[in-house]
Amino acid sequence: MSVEEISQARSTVPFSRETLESVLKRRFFFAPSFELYGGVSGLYDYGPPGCAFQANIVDAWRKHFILEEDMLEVDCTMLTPHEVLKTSGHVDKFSDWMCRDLKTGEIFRADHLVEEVLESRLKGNQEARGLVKDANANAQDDADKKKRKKKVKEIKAVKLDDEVVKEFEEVLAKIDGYSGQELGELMVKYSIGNPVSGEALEAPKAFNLMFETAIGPSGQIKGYLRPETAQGQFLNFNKLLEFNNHKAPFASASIGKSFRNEISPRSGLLRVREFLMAEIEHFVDPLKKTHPRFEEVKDVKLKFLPREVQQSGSTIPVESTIGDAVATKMVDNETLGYFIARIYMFLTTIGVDPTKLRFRQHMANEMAHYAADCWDAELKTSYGWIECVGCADRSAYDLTVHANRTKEKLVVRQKLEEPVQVTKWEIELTKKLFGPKFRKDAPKVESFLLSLTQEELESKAKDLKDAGKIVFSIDGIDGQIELDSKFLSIEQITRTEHVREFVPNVIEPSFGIGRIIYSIFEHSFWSRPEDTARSVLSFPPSVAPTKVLLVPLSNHADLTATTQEVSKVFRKEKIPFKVDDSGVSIGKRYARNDELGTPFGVTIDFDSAKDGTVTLRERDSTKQVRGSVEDVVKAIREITYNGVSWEEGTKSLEPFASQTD
Ligand SMILES: Nc1ncnc2c1ncn2[C@@H]1O[C@H](COP(=O)(O)OP(=O)(O)OP(=O)(O)O)[C@@H](O)[C@H]1O
Repeated sequence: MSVEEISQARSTVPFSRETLESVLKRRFFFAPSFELYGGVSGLYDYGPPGCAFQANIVDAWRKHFILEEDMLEVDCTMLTPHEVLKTSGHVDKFSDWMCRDLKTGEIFRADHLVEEVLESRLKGNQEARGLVKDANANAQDDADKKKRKKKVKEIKAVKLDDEVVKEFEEVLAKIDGYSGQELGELMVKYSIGNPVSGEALEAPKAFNLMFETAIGPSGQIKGYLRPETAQGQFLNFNKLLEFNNHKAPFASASIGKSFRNEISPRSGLLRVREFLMAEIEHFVDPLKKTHPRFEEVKDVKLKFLPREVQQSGSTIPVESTIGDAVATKMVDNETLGYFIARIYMFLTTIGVDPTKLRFRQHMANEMAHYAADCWDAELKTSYGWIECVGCADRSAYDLTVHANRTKEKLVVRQKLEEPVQVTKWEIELTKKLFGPKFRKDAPKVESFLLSLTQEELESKAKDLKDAGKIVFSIDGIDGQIELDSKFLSIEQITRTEHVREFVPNVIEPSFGIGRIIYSIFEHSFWSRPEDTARSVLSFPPSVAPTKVLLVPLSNHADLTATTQEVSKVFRKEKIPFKVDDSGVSIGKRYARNDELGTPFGVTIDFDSAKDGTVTLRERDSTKQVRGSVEDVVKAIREITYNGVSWEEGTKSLEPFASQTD
């Protein structure tokens, strides 16, 4: 079913999150983990259709990115030692701002609280001005309202000055970029406290989102559950480069679980504490961020929310082709633009509604200091616009910090066509003096000095000149080390080089699979206008959990035998199918499977037993056609795996009028 058709059906039967949630729960797409014990927020288990759907999305991701771009996949451990995440900056900076109600002990995530309260005041203002009828009714469906009553005050219809409205809109547009102190100031300025009691809250404090653990029985190795898959890819850079015959650019990719101890997760699958991520690290020459396949995507039209638009408080996107967006420098470079377009193509083929997809640029203060540019693919859901994929140009930050920490070079070497003159700081050691002075530590000291960066060498050369010595310390060697010019010299030397050495920049598309899955649930869910109790999940056949429902008309022995034969064909063809031989009416059986998003129904009746023909039903239109089992299987295969339309795929089959729907 097309996006237009779903939205037309929704104009008769409006989308209800409560109905969707009840279908997802009843059909066991997913459920809270440890429910028998009362559950733990932010943890969910996937049931059979959820697992199959997730596996199909991951498979589509692998084909669309890893296979298509010849990426190098790695599967790294989730347990990560402290030192790695200290170096990457996660130990010091991977935190959100939380504030506590000292009376009740309740904890809120500061930016989300400010956002929720200001949004609800803006809705109240709209109601007071008669722009909406009942902001509470309009904003949320029943389930949400019930939850909201417990968590947040009802929206009050209060008029706001135009100036205040403008201010609120500007704050909301920049909400992801405020520091803890700024959030605290906003809470004071706008009297934002506990949304239910109105009590003032403690000032926002940084809360690190990583789950800490100890590795090994002695507990000596401090570690964390990884908050992203990226670090494993950076740490394997040299091995991957070698695997790629030392050629760059190249990309690595990884699919696996990540963990974040979210402060207050309460948006279902959208904010969880353990989630599946699929990440790409594309290593590119910092001086040449063009992409050889950019031409193929340059005409893809997208909706952008660039920094300047957000700065003005507006949320109206700019429509542009990715080609123009890169040409005008709205998007920093071709490689970043290439991935933005490929992300769009991926999301829309797996069931995301393109009208509910936009790319939002990070504000300067929201972006890490080292990042050159960053865009989030945001999907519109009943929870608002949600970041589902981040796409950042992380410059050379990650490889540089790990190289500096480990003193291991993480660089690409390229033979130059023309030799060049390069002036560099070089260090020379009088090695015969190192053994007697440092004994067993001599190799350690030597390798430390030989791996100093250009900046470090420059500064040490200055120390040697000004103070006559250099002073430093090395992990694992007690005390400070002092060396004078008897031990070493540091000088600037000009040489002719035939090889260029550079730290590649990293373009990182980072996908949260759970957020994408939930958004597709919302985008593909609708109820039949002729019978609103019948809901459908219109997943594209390629990712639908099960492709076919086999339905014998009755439990008569003749039909059972035919059903088994037809099952054998589907099994042989490796098309995922289920048999429903329960006694309920065919219409009911189809309705149950529409809720599971099964795109095709195959009915086996008494004629099937005689002449080997079956009926094929399409989930969204409920259209039916009839033909031999072989022809029906062929049509299913073409539509599901080769992207052929229903009309095209079934044109050799006979139309079939039926009473079943
Ligand atoms: N708690 C979470 N639950 C589910 N998915 C998540 C969660 N945190 C991040 N993700 C997913 O991982 C992707 C990359 O993570 P990233 O670090 O960019 O997210 P983030 O900016 O921290 O997200 P947010 O600001 O929403 O917390 C996100 O685009 C999202 O799809």
